[in-house]
Amino acid sequence: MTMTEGTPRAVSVTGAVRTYGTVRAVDGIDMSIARGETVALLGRNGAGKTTSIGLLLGLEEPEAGDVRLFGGPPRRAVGAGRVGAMLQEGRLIPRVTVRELVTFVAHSYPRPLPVRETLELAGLDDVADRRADRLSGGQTQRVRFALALAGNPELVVLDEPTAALDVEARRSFWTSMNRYAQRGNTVLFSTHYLEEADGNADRVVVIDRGRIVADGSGEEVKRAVGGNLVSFDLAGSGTAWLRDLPGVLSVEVRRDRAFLRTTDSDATVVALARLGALRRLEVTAASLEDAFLALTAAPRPEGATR
Ligand SMILES: Nc1ncnc2c1ncn2[C@@H]1O[C@H](COP(=O)(O)OP(=O)(O)OP(=O)(O)O)[C@@H](O)[C@H]1O
Repeated sequence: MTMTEGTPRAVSVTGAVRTYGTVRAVDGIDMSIARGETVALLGRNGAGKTTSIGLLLGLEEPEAGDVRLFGGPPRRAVGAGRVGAMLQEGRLIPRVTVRELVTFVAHSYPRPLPVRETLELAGLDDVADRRADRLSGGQTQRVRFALALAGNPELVVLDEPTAALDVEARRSFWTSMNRYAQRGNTVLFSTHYLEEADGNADRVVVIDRGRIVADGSGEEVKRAVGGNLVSFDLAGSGTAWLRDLPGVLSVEVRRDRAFLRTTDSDATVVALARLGALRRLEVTAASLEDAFLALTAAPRPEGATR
């Protein structure tokens, strides 16, 4: 038996489908996450992130396809305390302290983390004896994160953990998350913040309309849609010819300036030089934001239902 056969992946999803009426919320996704990996599931509102997470945790059954956590059905892994989740819904129990709440949840698991360690990991030492229902938004999210960690899971799944947090609260949340990941654990988090995906994950999976449209490192995702952006002033010349330049994937014109996304900026620039189109010419790396927009704004292929 090889090493890979002996240690199943933390997450393995193949061809998963979930529809709601006519909406194909998850439309045949494949996703594989190795142990110890931190993966961002990046998509706009309604892209299918929450539905994917529901399938992954066994909260919903896929209509087609297969979902495995550590080589078995999700419910088995969840029941064994190997998976912690932080979902979007769910209020904290009122009138108990943070420490009491974490202790209570920890006791429901077979092999919990020591409460002290959970509080420290989640950055809650300062507020451990405060009432859990009287905390700031950022502190509340950290409590919810602590509850996800309480059972000492190998995998945590976080559905938009930083939605509605300010910059400072987000930063401190990611510090806690990274601390947990660095212990060799596996993390899947969803977000629609590109910087968060790029800055906190080993791999970025971009989902759009229930399908995975890109999967790789931040760098790879950028490259997949054209690594560079070449821009220059049109100075009144038309724009029809721009699409035919070598390497060019897309053209955008703002005021009198052309922005060309290109897979080969050298070839694009040489061609522009030949045509004398060099006014205020600039070559910049496409941002992940550019890549994301290009990926999720692409028209559906012929015959697609949505
Ligand atoms: N229970 C449901 N009943 C009907 N439609 C649903 C249900 N849950 C999700 N949908 C639809 O499925 C699609 C995917 O929704 P989902 O919540 O998975 O997206 P999301 O990427 O998590 O979005 P958000 O960032 O807003 O949470 C959307 O069109 C949504 O309206």
